[in-house]
Amino acid sequence: MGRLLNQIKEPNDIKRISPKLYPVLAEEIRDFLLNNVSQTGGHLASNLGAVEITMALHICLRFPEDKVVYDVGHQSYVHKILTGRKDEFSTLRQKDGLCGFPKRSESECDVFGTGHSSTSISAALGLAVARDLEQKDNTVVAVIGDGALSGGMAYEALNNLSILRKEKKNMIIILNDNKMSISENVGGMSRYLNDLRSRKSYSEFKENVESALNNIPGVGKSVARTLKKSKDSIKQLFIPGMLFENMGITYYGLVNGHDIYELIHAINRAKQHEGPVLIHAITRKGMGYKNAEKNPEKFHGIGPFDRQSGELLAKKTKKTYTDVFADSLVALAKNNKKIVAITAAMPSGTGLKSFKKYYPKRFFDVGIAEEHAVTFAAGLAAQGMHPVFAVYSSFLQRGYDQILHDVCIQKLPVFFCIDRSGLVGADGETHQGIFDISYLSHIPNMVLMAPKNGREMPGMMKFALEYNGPIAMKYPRGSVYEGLSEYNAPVELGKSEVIHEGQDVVILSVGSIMEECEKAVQHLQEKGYNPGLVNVRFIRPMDEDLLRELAAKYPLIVTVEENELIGGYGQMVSAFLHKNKYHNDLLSLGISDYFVRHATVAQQREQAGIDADSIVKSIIDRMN
Ligand SMILES: Cc1ncc(C[n+]2csc(CCOP(=O)(O)OP(=O)(O)O)c2C)c(N)n1
Ligand SMILES: CC(=O)[C@@H](O)[C@H](O)COP(=O)(O)O
Ligand SMILES: [Mg+2]
Repeated sequence: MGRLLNQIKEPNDIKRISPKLYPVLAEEIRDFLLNNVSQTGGHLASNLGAVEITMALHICLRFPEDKVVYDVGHQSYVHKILTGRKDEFSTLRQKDGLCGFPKRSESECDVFGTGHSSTSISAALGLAVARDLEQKDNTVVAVIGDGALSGGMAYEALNNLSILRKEKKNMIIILNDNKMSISENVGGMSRYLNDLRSRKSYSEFKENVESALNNIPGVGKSVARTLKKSKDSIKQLFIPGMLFENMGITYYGLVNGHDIYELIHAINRAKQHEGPVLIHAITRKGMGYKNAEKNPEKFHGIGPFDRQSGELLAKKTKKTYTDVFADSLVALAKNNKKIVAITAAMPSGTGLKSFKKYYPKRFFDVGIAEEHAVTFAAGLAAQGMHPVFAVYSSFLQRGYDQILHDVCIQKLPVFFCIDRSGLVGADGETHQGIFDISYLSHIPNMVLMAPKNGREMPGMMKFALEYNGPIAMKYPRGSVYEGLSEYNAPVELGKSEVIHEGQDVVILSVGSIMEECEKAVQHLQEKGYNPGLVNVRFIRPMDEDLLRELAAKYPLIVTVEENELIGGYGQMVSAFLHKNKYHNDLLSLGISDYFVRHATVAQQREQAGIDADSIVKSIIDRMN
């Protein structure tokens, strides 16, 4: 570890470093990040790009008294390093280790937990208003990226910031603009920022205009005076847009986001301002590590890699569920021109990059805007298109009302392809896809499917794209389960698939947790039991005919799902049995009313009791 970084053991220790050594410290921090993240994996490129911004905040502010909210929070590693957590970095994103996102329970310097995008300005405004109501005088800052600024909540918060302007109360937004979301940033705001970036800083520009006018003999001085006095001021005439200023937010730009001294100057100036200020800092994603600078998308979130070459240590050998989805969609779209694909800023993660390559006119990246994406899809569907919205399960939580109000009430044929459904591992609590059954299965008109393996997906997708109404397919992060590929009955609305007949107990397996259920069946057979196994396939509508048969045959029914038990499939089966006056014993396995912390998926399954061994144990306990 670097000599200077070694001196930073507690919050505010950075203030003891001599200013002339700040660039050296920045270098040491980058080296530390690279050493650690190359071993643990994590969100590297965004953190490398935010080193100077975070250092400047820690130099200008006091922690924990002052408050910084990091948007998404994937770029908060340097904040963690500077607030006494650097010695825990080898545990980053691992079970019981340091979280990859800010966390109130981890440090009093993490004032607000994040993970999902575009929340920082709202949260910071709340912190600022609370400060003012209590007549405190701490500084409040939101650090938001250009990608996160494409999300709807950010605009709602910018709109609401006018309350601070009225009261002449301070709040600072640092816009960390690197022209990148995970992929290249898109949309009108991104274009606006590009436009600002291509101009000189406002103050420099204003001074130039004023002095140029003053130098025009005769009329120049009076024009300059008139312009200065005019209500809308000189900037209205000469600076296009002025979006932030017109909303009552003072704009400080452009600031070189890798010049620590320039940043310190801007933050100290912003602290004195009466009202909200936005500092527009220009940064480079992956700064200081050539591999990441060249390919920021690859190094946005990366597994362990070789620092020298930038190559991943674990080579991908199997197809992922995402790959199968992407290939199938490309194939299905060839003969169906109505298919259009939508992503909310996740073209790589959802696999839609390949769709974009083949059908660029039918591909839409709407930015980090899940709510909009759903209603945009509804509009397309209302005009006869067949939109496919590929989205991570936890991010689709944002679009709940739009699914209900805009899609399902009107029974519009939107196909939701819900990736990262179930346990996701190292991203932890904010990113688990364990609520989708609960938030979709009670909405009238919604159809919800889950494939047991990769082989089943293309048939399900074909079915979905021929279905005339809202329909969703959920599938997990990671490699496909290749087992049971000989079972591939045609997909029929509301029909489950019986894998094995049995006698003592039947396991109803929802989606890819089949991998564990199939193993559990084998273990139970080895122990002399005779379990049945069913691939649920359709969570909604349920296969009620089959449920009646099962209830008549098996004394014990077991449901297994990678979903919160409350509102999950098990509860749906329970309600069915109760309503129809069946008295079978029912054992429902899933996540039991807690937020799942970062760990490996295998560890998370074990904790939830839905790995093969735990399933076997629970069943035997129950039968005894
Ligand atoms: C609601 C939501 N949708 C999508 C994401 C996935 N996501 C995480 S970071 C990111 C890009 C953020 O870009 P930016 O704010 O510019 O930060 P940078 O990584 O460039 O520093 C996206 C799309 C998310 N975290 N939350
Ligand atoms: C910070 C964030 O929200 C994303 O970067 C997310 O971590 C990506 O997850 P995957 O690695 O599953 O694509
Ligand atoms: Mg960015």
